[in-house]
Amino acid sequence: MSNETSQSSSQRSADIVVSAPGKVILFGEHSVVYGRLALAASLGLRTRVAISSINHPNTLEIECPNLTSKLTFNLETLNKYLLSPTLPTYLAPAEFSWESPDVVHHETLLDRVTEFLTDVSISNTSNLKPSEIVTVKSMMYLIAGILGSVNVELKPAAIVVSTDLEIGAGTGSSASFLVSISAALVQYIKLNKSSGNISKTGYRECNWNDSDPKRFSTRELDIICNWAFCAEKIVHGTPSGLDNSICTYGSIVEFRKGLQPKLLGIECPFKILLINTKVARETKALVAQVAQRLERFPDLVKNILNAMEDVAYIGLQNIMNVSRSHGDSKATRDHYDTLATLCSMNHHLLSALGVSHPTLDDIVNTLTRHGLHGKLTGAGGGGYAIALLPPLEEIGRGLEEAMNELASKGFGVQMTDLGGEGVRIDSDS
Ligand SMILES: Nc1ncnc2c1ncn2[C@@H]1O[C@H](COP(=O)(O)OP(=O)(O)OP(=O)(O)O)[C@@H](O)[C@H]1O
Ligand SMILES: C[C@@](O)(CCO)CC(=O)[O-]
Repeated sequence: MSNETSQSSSQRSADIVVSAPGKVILFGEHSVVYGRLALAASLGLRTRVAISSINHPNTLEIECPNLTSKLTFNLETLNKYLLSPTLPTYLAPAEFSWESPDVVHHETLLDRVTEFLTDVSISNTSNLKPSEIVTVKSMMYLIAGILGSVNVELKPAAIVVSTDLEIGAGTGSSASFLVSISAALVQYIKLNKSSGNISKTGYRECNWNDSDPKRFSTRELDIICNWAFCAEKIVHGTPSGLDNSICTYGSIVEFRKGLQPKLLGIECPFKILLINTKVARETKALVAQVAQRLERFPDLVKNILNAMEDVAYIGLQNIMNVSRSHGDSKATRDHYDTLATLCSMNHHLLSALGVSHPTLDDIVNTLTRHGLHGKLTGAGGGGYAIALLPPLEEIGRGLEEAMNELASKGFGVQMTDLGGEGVRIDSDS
């Protein structure tokens, strides 16, 4: 499988390096899946994907932080089973180009990838844990989907993923990973074919004029975001599209399922505490659990979802008002108080949906005892909680005491800023 003569990833200089941020959801996790408003922000913690050409003929190597060992695939076989066959699409291939991933027949492409991994590359993947299989499947899905209809040959390469994020803890590790993989593949196409029609014969013409090798255009960001959304279905089941949007575009985003995400273009004046319960959980299972609760108590759960919409809406107004108050400290403090109260309310509504956890409730109660407010973030069930911190000049002893108490209980505690750059090209080739 892996070869002894090849360089290790740390020795090699990469041809392509891209990175995408993680995210925190301020208001609206779960309710966003049912069309309610959500507000999320990017984090300074990022996932990086490097693609390097390697001397080992006919080989694709994959390294990811959650894979116990490097995986090696035969490129000829990958070409035969995943890249050469016509992509399954709802429209005729002549009407499809890689710019419209929503036209791809998701389940059929996923079946093709699963078959490739289980029947063809069995020696590679037979011992993988379920979460590792999800990683490899979603990555192969993106390779097949993005490279399948374009006239760019995948040459022997190593794809190496690294991340600052805790995987599977509510800070968007999966979206950050999938956005980075999509972006690395888009950059691969750009560097190998910078202008003209990039579609293979038989697909809709797709012209690319003088693409900038140093940055992603809006058109490219949309392609990255849409492909990452398709692959998120493999990880999340029924994603709302919030996570892949925030990890692509960065900043603070107002989001409603089915609509274009709205970048608020403001800086959040408040820092947050990220508090890690260190309890493992899986977004897909938690989303399915909420769906069951909705089915069992439809009217009751709809009322909770509507209350969450109100929380997110008032939260949005207050965040916007802080940025309009131009440093007026009294106004900023008032908006902070409202946002902090909304955080607690959102946590208790999420708890009523059944997605909290004793450790998350313990964190929220500890924060409250020290005059702070917090909530779970992401899918819940463990993972991270956040606390919105008061304006810096008003942070008192309560914060230090809360941080000490949370740390003494074994939770991970970290202060961070919100907002910031979305997916970007980090290499200068
Ligand atoms: N850096 C990474 N490398 C490889 N696979 C990853 C990486 N990050 C996430 N994954 C895949 O995503 C899965 C975790 O997704 P999940 O949605 O449960 O967590 P999350 O994205 O951190 O949480 P949330 O969706 O609540 O923000 C992992 O089990 C793994 O399969
Ligand atoms: C729980 C959820 O709302 C957020 C997960 O980060 C799921 C989603 O929006 O797809």
